[in-house]
Amino acid sequence: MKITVVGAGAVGATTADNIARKELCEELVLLDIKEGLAEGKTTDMMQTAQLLGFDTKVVGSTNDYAKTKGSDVVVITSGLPRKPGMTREELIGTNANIVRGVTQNILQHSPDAIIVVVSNPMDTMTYLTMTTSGLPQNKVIGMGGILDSSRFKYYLSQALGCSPSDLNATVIGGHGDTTMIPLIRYATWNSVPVTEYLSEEQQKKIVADTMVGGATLTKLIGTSAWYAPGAASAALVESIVRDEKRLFPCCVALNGEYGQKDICLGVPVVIGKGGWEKVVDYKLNEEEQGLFNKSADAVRNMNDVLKTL
Ligand SMILES: NC(=O)C1=CN([C@@H]2O[C@H](COP(=O)(O)OP(=O)(O)OC[C@H]3O[C@@H](n4cnc5c(N)ncnc54)[C@H](O)[C@@H]3O)[C@@H](O)[C@H]2O)C=CC1
Ligand SMILES: O=C([O-])CC(=O)C(=O)O
Repeated sequence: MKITVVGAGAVGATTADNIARKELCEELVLLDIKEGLAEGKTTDMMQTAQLLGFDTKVVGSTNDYAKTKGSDVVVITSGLPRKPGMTREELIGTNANIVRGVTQNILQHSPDAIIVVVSNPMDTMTYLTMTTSGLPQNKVIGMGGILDSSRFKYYLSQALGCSPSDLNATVIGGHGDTTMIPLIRYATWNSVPVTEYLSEEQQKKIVADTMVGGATLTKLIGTSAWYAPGAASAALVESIVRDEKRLFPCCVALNGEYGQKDICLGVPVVIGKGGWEKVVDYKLNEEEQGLFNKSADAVRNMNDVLKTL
């Protein structure tokens, strides 16, 4: 098994670090356009191998795609992160060109790879990759909902005073401050709906905090987050390479599911060795479906911007 992570910045390096520690592959390549960055970070990682007890060979590359040859899974994290006050959508002008170029380079050396898209605005970058790569749709997966759901569980655990591990909670829709949909009606604390224990006001706050979870961290840090994004990306890769069939909310091509088509948007999917293997229907109520349709409209508007770049 061989995995490549493109972009050796905060998210890419953290993703690679998690993949190495979990020993998800024999060889892991970290590639960046910035001279020496990936080589430096991978050497630093390899110097933790005996301390942490992993065996994965981690290799750095300055834009040399020959080193990525034969990758089974490729995670794209290259591109600008937002700064405080910005939306993810504002990154489209720069990141679309980066993601398009990276995808072409990757496919020259790994035509059968499964591609995980992380760069923002993630829903539109996934759509771009899906429409330009020529890959089967199941091999293009955007990562956003796993992270957003983890944040949702964090805020729920804070309000309930419980372990996030005892929670089940999912965020679907777009990976944007106004487009994500935390499904509080379906959230459970060891199978009991959390709505049994939380006031309406608490529920609204948890949903609102989850939606701006990324923006809140960006304001605090000065750039966007990386620990949870890296852990979420590695969890997605793990389900692919170990064929775990985890049910994760991911951004995938919809062909009528959830009432949408010609779009990539976050829905619950089974993740295994074939990529995303099937969409699971959560049977949204009218209000949730209305939010999903609004989210799709906003993402579709961003996808249309691609034609102007
Ligand atoms: N989908 C999600 O849930 C999340 C997405 N993100 C997004 O991930 C992206 C990366 O974020 P960070 O790692 O914090 O940024 P960063 O600035 O730390 O790293 C980005 C890296 O990409 C590299 N890069 C730029 N153009 C490249 C190219 N053509 N080829 C190879 N490498 C190239 C840069 O040299 C830099 O090292 C951003 O777009 C950010 O918004 C971040 C967190 C979560
Ligand atoms: O907030 C951002 O720009 C980065 C991101 O997507 C996240 O952390 O959810």
